[in-house]
Amino acid sequence: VGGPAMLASQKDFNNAVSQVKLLKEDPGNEVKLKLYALYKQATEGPCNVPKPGMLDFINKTKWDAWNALGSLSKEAARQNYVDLVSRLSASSESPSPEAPAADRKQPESDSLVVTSEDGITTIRLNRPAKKNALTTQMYHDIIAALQAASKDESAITVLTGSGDYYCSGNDLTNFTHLPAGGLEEMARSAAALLRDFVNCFIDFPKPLVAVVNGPAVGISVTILGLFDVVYATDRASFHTPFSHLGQSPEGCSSYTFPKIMGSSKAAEMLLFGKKLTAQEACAQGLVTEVFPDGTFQKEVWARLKAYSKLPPNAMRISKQIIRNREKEKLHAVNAEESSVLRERWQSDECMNAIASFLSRKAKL
Ligand SMILES: CCCCCC/C=C/C(=O)SCCNC(=O)CCNC(=O)[C@H](O)C(C)(C)COP(=O)(O)OP(=O)(O)OC[C@H]1O[C@@H](n2cnc3c(N)ncnc32)[C@H](O)[C@@H]1OP(=O)(O)O
Repeated sequence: VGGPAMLASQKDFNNAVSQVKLLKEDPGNEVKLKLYALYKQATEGPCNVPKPGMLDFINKTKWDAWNALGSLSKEAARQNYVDLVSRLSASSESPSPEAPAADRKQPESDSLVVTSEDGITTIRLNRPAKKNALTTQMYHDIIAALQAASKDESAITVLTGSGDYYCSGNDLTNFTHLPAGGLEEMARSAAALLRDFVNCFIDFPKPLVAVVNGPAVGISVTILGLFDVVYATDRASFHTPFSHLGQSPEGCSSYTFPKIMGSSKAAEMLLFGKKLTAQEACAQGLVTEVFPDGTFQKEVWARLKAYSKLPPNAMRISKQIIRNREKEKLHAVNAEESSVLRERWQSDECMNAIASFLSRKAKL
């Protein structure tokens, strides 16, 4: 429908170049590399310089990124650059419909940003350089944020991420800080924290919405079964690589996933670590709706703003009716999953997988 799409003008491009310098959050090396490559392609066209030597790591990485754009036209590169900068600005700016202004006490660490505006409390994972991996402090801060949100004035609560990832799951370095009691004590306290964390999602009384702004891994995927609505960009993917990590499912996914998508689809994800695209996750019922990445933030926040004007008590009561009869079961599942993981974390399979990631041999 309609004529050819309008590509970004030179002026839009120049504005985007200036805007990059004003970003409040470091978008991380991967995104910076992408910006570099698109900039070169937009200004000089396809890569036309000799490949740097093997030992010139930085220039070789930059060259590879530029060269990977192949014969992409200057105009298309300019458009992609403008789109990328606009996404980065949308997730780092405030106030805007995408990022409600802060008017409440912030958590201890700036890895989590909690804001409340227009009837929506937004809990934003904010470690883009580490793909929003969850540190122990962040689990505590999310618990506190959910407890506060359950009592605040807002009608809806949202969990989302900063930068190009939604969340890369548990920060694997959490397992390297061994307490005085050693591995056993570490596993005991991690299992207790996991249980408290997941309980907060099971008990959360208001509509809880995940705005999945990019790929999601591990526990950030499993707890989606405890959300009321999940909106995802078409750039998102959903990955639960527990067997690869010598671990087992959490977030009540051993119960919610088979219920949502059927036992064999759930097994493919939870046993074999099959990664789903956003469209596949939507077809399986894990995701409510998928949006094109270019309009994701605008569309989703406009919709949530409209929903937040609905009578809050009616929404709470409807959620209670939908969820209450499941709560006891979910608490039991959470307790069992946490206790199984306590053992798993002390296994050689798990230790070896984490050591491999930390020594850079393994990536998902
Ligand atoms: C209280 C405890 C409760 C525990 C509950 C149980 C939870 C289980 C899970 O969540 S299991 C899932 C764990 N997550 C992972 O295994 C993901 C590991 N990460 C990766 O495989 C990759 O980083 C990636 C695929 C997510 C992204 O790859 P890529 O795009 O190539 O980026 P980088 O790898 O360069 O990542 C950038 C930067 O971030 C660091 N990082 C990413 N994810 C994690 C992570 N989960 N833990 C720790 N660090 C992570 C990565 O090391 C890079 O850091 P650097 O720039 O090198 O310092």
